[in-house]
Amino acid sequence: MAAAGAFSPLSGTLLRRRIPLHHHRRFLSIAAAASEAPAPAPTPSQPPPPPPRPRGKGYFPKKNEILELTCEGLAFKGKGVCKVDGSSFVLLCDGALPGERLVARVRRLRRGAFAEAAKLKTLSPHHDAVEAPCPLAADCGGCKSQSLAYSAQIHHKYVQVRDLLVNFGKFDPRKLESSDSDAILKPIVPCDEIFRYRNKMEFSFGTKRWMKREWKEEKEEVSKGEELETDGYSLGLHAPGFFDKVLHVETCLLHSDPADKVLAVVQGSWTDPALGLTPYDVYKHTGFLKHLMIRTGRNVSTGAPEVMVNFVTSCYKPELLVPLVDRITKISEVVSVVNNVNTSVGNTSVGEQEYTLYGKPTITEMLRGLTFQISANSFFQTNTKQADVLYKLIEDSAGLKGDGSEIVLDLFCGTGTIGLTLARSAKHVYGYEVVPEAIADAQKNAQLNGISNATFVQGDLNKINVTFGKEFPKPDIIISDPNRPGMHMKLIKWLLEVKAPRIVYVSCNPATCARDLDYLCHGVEEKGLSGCYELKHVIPVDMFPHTPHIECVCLLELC
Ligand SMILES: C[S@@+](CC[C@H](N)C(=O)[O-])C[C@H]1O[C@@H](n2cnc3c(N)ncnc32)[C@H](O)[C@@H]1O
Repeated sequence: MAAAGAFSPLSGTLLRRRIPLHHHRRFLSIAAAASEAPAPAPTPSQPPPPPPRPRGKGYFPKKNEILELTCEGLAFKGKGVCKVDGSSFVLLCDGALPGERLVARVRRLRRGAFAEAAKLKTLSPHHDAVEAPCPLAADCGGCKSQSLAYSAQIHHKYVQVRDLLVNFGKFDPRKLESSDSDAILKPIVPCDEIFRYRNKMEFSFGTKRWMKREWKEEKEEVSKGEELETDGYSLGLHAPGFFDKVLHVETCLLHSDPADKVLAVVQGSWTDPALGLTPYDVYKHTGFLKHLMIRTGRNVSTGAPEVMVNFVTSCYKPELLVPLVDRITKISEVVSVVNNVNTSVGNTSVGEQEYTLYGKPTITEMLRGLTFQISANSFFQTNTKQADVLYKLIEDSAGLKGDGSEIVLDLFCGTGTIGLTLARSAKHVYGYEVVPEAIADAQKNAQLNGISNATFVQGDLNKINVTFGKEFPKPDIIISDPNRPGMHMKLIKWLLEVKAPRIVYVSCNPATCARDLDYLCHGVEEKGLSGCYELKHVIPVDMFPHTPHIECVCLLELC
């Protein structure tokens, strides 16, 4: 049926795989809603538009067709939602920004429901377009919207959340956006620092340098959108969608200044033939250097930045790393150099063995007044400063009485950061998480901060059974912070049965967030489940400027 291939421009393809077929009907309505959005008015500087080719309602593009498009919005993964004049057919285009007129080639047709297109050139930019400070912004995949003014970036993120809550979550738009202070959807919380906000970057070593044909030829004409590899080793970021193509990166505006110094020193040294260092070849499985991970934390006594450098290599030959270690440890902020040895053919940076080559094996960071120890492979929120803002919003939403009488359940607790910040005002916190190493870190973090009223349990929340909930008292407040696929139906069912007075749902995917809020508030007809929560507020938070990611803090109260 057509709905199976229906496209939600706002959610992208992730949900299509994860959501049962009956949900796709709802996506159709989102696509329809997006297609009704008026085309932005042309700016005075735009050239006169070419005469429109007649494209009726039933218009479908052909593969490889070159089209002129207008971008009307952003889909969840930052792809531009584009249309041909006179048609409501959606073409998703990487790198297209709202309001932009562009030329694109149709790359793939998705069951006639939508198409994917490759941007070839801009005809006229959006009036919110700015010059991207990073010359690689359009190509490295990390900062898809760097060339959109920050105010416009957060506006489009807000619009995405609103549209998903209305069209997919079935919430009344008047209640969401009422002018009163009780409007459910609150203004998006922007990031104060839109560059240098990441505390962790992972670069890869490559046997060749990847570049776009258009860079090589330096032609004005429309490029074919093809990529080229040129001779010369590379150290940088993977070209979007490619495990084997590395875009050489000399400097990155997202990580800290000291981290950038480390990158520069490594870039300036590692290809020196005298060092005998080779990048790992992902096809031949030869070579030594796989990844360079740089993490920045803070000395909890002085507040000064401290940097950990992690070399991921295919075997243990520490003598080969000595010259690099000598050079990077001249940077005063570097307090830890470790070596993860990963002998597998896969692309992961987690080693089977980890060795400390210099300084200490962990660095520290502070969040909401607590200290956290971070090792090379432990999870920690990537934007520390904005995580502090996010956690404050979670604490405020949880609204603990502060008299130490309440039970908090922290679902998808990771290394326990949210639960530990709440433990100070709770009777007891119970955290659940699937990754055993994260549970071990959560326990360590509790100890480090002298918190004894927190219990962390390893378990898969997609596989809960009737025994779940028997090992802890009925929670007064549930925090649920799942990763992008959102909550499993088993967990939704359990939440609707246990009926905790308050749920704070923290989401990194507004599409699955809208779906799960709909289930909790309006029920799941197909499963015979009735909703029993009222949505009190949704606060979108921008944690990652220039990227498509959006975080939301949602408060639900039992009806
Ligand atoms: C978005 S992170 C939240 C981490 C933590 N709340 C924090 O703020 O740092 C989601 C967490 O859910 C965990 N997770 C993913 N699937 C899970 C599952 N099926 N059962 C339990 N935990 C899961 C992940 O390992 C990850 O730590």
